[in-house]
Amino acid sequence: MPYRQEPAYRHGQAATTAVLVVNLGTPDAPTAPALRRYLAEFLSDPRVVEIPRLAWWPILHGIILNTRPAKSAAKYATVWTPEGSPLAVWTRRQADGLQALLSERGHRVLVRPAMRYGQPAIPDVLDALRAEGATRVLVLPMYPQYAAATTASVSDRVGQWLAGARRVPEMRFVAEYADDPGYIAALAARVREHWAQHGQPDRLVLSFHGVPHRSLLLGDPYHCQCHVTARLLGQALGLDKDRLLVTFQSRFGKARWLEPYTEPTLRQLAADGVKRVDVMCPGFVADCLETLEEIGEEVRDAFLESGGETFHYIDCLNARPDWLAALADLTERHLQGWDTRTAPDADALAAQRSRALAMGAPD
Ligand SMILES: C=CC1=C(C)c2cc3[nH]c(cc4nc(cc5[nH]c(cc1n2)c(C)c5CCC(=O)O)C(CCC(=O)O)=C4C)c(C)c3C=C
Ligand SMILES: [Fe+2]
Ligand SMILES: [Fe+2]
Repeated sequence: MPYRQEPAYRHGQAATTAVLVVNLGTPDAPTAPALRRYLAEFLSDPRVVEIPRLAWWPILHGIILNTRPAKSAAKYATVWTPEGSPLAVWTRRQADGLQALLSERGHRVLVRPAMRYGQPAIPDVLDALRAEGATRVLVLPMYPQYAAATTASVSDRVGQWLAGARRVPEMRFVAEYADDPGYIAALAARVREHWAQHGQPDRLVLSFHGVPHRSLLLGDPYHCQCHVTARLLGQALGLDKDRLLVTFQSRFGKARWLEPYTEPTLRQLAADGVKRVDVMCPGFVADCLETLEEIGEEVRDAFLESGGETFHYIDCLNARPDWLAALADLTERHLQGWDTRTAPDADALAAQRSRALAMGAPD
């Protein structure tokens, strides 16, 4: 098997550290062909749909990829911005913001956004980082709660790239940060700001993306980590347990997913006479189709249709300064032991190089 060409090796080259900020990915355009390409890549990932390929292939290629792209494209069209898909826009801003903060704090690191599906693809970004001299990579998935469908899938893609590398960088991977104090504090500040402006609701609903229920039985910590985040956020807000609900959204297919499901829960709350709900999605750190359209439009309509009076969607953390600071703190903790502060000293490098040459090392 051919391994990739590496940049020319230079003696005395200082280690260069990169941080890869990875999110799920999103289509290139809100059109059926773009959705078809995106969904084909996404839903072919065995981490996302864990059923035997022989059974899944006819369903995916015979049904889903013929029906879903047009419907999903119409939904994406309702949230698309002049700069592109919200998920892509926020992920770029988060990476740029993290780069700026780490530089301010004196770190020489290259921070780059990447997507698990679509563009900028993980292998392309890693290739570009190698070309810029990166020899150490910290992978930072934008998923505070670990799920095999998301976090492990990022690890798989990075692993495939590593398997083709001639010079493998030193690697670190952030697997989870559901209870990170900075993350919880930023979520709590987000809610408090909303309440300072709009008053408090009867219920605060924390809606997380669902996964098949089976994954909980198979030892995936996702369900528990969503509840950890919710409990810590509830404590930070000083909220009574009966005013805080955890639900799971975006069910895909007919199998049982994590419960309670968001939309039926909101319909039930309205039927029970709850007048105002605020919904927040702490598992998504960037607004995207699933928050803006599914919660902000579909679930809102369901609550109001069922007799609810007031529905507020509370935005994701996106590029809030306190969230970027929390990300910078988290990154700094994971970079410990990698010297990112010392600028490579040109004289020291030259001296090291001539010593190596004098000892007979090849140039
Ligand atoms: C936050 C974590 C996420 C988990 C866990 C997750 C699991 C998961 N998702 C699907 C199927 C779809 N998800 C879709 C969109 C989507 N999912 C996440 C995040 C998680 N998914 C995000 C951030 C987004 C939005 C992307 C965007 O472009 O804005 C979609 C595509 C949209 C659509 O056609 O409805 C699908 C499909 C499965 C099957 C799954 C777990 C097994
Ligand atoms: Fe999803
Ligand atoms: Fe959805």
